[in-house]
Amino acid sequence: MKIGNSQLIKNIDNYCINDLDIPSTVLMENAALKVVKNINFEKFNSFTIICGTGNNGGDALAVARQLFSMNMKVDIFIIGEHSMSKDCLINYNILKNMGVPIKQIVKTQDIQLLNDILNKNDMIIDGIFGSGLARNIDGIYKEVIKSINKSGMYILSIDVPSGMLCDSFGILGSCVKANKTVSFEVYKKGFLDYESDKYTGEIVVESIGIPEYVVNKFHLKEYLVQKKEIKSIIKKREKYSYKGDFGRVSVIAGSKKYTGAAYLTSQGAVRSGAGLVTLCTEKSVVEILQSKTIETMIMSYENNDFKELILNSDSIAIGPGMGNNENTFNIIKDILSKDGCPLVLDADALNVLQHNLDLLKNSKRKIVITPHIGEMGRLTGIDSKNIIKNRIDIARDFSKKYGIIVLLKGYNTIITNGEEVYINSTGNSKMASGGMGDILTGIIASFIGQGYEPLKATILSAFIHGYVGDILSKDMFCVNASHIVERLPYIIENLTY
Ligand SMILES: NC(=O)C1=CN([C@@H]2O[C@H](COP(=O)(O)OP(=O)(O)OC[C@H]3O[C@@H](n4cnc5c(N)ncnc54)[C@H](OP(=O)(O)O)[C@@H]3O)[C@@H](O)[C@H]2O)[C@@H](O)CC1
Ligand SMILES: Nc1ncnc2c1ncn2[C@@H]1O[C@H](COP(=O)(O)OP(=O)(O)O)[C@@H](O)[C@H]1O
Ligand SMILES: [K+]
Repeated sequence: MKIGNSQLIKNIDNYCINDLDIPSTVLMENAALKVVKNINFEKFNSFTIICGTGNNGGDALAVARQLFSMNMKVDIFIIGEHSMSKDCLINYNILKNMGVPIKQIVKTQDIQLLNDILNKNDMIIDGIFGSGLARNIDGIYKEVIKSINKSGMYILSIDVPSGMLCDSFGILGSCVKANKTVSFEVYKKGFLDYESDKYTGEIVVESIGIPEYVVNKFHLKEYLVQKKEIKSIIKKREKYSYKGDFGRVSVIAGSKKYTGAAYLTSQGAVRSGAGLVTLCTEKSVVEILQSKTIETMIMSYENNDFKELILNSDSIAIGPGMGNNENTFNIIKDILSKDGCPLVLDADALNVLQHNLDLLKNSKRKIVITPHIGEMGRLTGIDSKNIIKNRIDIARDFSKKYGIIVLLKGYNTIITNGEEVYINSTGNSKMASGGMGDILTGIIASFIGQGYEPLKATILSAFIHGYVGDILSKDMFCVNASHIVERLPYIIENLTY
């Protein structure tokens, strides 16, 4: 699903109206009809409709007319004395001509009028501000929003909960706390934040009749990845396939202190369908790991066969639990400096490259890096707070600068190749536990090994990894890495239908 900000909305709007001659009231009517489509009339039959004076208010007035025409009970309020936008006024006049009463809330004393009604109707429809919110909310607007939120009634916000910014997450003084937000054309960038669902409730994005090529003309190639997109990427297995079709995946991971990281990375690859997985690790832990796994071949990277294995791999995952030391650096430097299959670099593979980023830039291989916020901070020298705030831009810039795919982990994991940005919609805080990222690294290498193009493999892996966590977390207080490993193949199978 496409993500966009208020500038994108303005550009699309202007193009439709000025270049295509689509009357703006047509778009407004489409918007209103899509809001009505999202109302469950088995539960809701009476509506308090609260309108601003811009086009968001215009949408709300058109919704009111549609509901009135369906013989629903509507109580309509306009907030403030600001002059109405052209299309808001058109819809206001139609309602007046139809004899539908509209009350105005201007002063504090008028609020009582609204409070008396709020609890009598089944639903509040919030059309005070949309993408045109420009400054801090105060005065009567703030008081009305307070009343709406205090009412405890079901609230549906049109386009954006009034008070929330579209461009990046922010509340301008006060904000409606909706149960559902019916937004138009694009998923607003402001919805991506950790805190935003407290205000948006469930988000539905509806098309309002703007041709796709018009959206594409202005869109910055930022997407939210959902199940629908994943189902179109993931392929069923052909009847005649054999293990050689699903890739030789090598995992270079682990050390005396971190055998678990090596185990989990390799299991991520095995359980997501890699044909043949070889785990290369420190000599001293080969035996321990051999006793733990069945499907994975295990060797030491000090072995003579190691170089040949690297040459014959279809993808390589490197880093988890290797230790931030010279030995790790030398292995990675050697692999980066030779041409060959794609690499997935995580954890210590990233830590040792901190001051040697040119190795990334100069490598001829396709590279995916999978830092969490802390690792990204070390790679870029930017503090964690700023990374969290500007995750999209920082990940995209880094990706572009070094010519690699970046997967920045955390809430709403970001995946970018420097041009396109994909935001993952799955995963949750119950997954915040040791070893979780190691599995993801193994899954990415596995899908690359199975022949998926690296960007697609990374998008697919992030979604699946979080999706398994989401399903498990319905019944579990916390989800551990071994639970994910166990459920992986079953849930991937479900996604292929
Ligand atoms: N192309 C599309 O996708 C389509 C979009 N559509 C809809 O249009 C919506 C955007 O409409 P919009 O641009 O008119 O802005 P909107 O949010 O109604 O607010 C502007 C008004 O609020 C005022 N105002 C601002 N801040 C304020 C404050 N703090 N306190 C007080 N007042 C404040 C501002 O005043 P001004 O700054 O002009 O003085 C102005 O009067 C969009 O969200 C969607 O619902 C559909 O119709 C179909 C096509
Ligand atoms: N709050 C959260 N929401 C969504 N996903 C999360 C959340 N917390 C952790 N995760 C996921 O769990 C994994 C943790 O990875 P990482 O930090 O590398 O852990 P480790 O180093 O222990 O393996 C990442 O894939 C991350 O996206
Ligand atoms: K709104």
